[in-house]
Amino acid sequence: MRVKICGITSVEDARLAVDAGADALGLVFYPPSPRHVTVELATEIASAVSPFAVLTGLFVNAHPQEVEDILKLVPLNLLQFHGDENAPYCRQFHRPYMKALRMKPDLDPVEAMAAYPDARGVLLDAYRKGVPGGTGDTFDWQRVPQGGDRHIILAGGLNPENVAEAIAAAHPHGVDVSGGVEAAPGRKDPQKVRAFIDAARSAATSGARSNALTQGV
Ligand SMILES: O=C(O)c1ccccc1NCC(=O)[C@H](O)[C@H](O)COP(=O)(O)O
Repeated sequence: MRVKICGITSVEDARLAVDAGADALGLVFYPPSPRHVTVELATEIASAVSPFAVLTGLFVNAHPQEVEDILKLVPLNLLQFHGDENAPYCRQFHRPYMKALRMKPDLDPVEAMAAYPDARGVLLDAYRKGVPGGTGDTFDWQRVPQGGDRHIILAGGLNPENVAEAIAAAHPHGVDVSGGVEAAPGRKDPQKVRAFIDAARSAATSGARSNALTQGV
């Protein structure tokens, strides 16, 4: 089970998340967010963390030049587009990308994911009108498509208490969390970060074990 801790705003929180076992960190380049980071801070965070941590830059309907400018200065491994960006927009940067899809009640996730065939992953997040992300809301995990070959990352209102249930219901490739591991907006709580990662990994291991028992392995 892969874990991404999103909304990192300090070197301290970045190190905490990686030391606790996070695979990826999210840096929010969206000024209205309380978790927004400047290029200077993002560069500092990038220099401080393990080269094996996937540094993800998150954008919401940004002007392409803004993304290009940030890419020149911050060594991002992955781009995450969290607005209404279409596939030609997402691929123009020639970098691996994830597309966030907000699970509006009438959205067909299979159809929506098909519009981004070259996305490395698709992040399914809760929908709240007018708020592009970091809502702290959950959605119905039964809506997560099963059995396909896409890397689905589950997000939206996850926390140390509900992540095991979410994984058991949705069987995602990975989970993403922001508000559920914070002490205050933009500041991570060390205990919650560790508890979240431990709970996600245990849930995945016990899910795999019970599958093996069911199949008589
Ligand atoms: O975190 C933000 O402030 C944010 C603002 C605008 C767009 C996206 C944002 N976060 C994106 C994430 O990847 C979050 O982890 C995801 O939306 C889940 O957030 P939460 O429900 O708080 O765990």
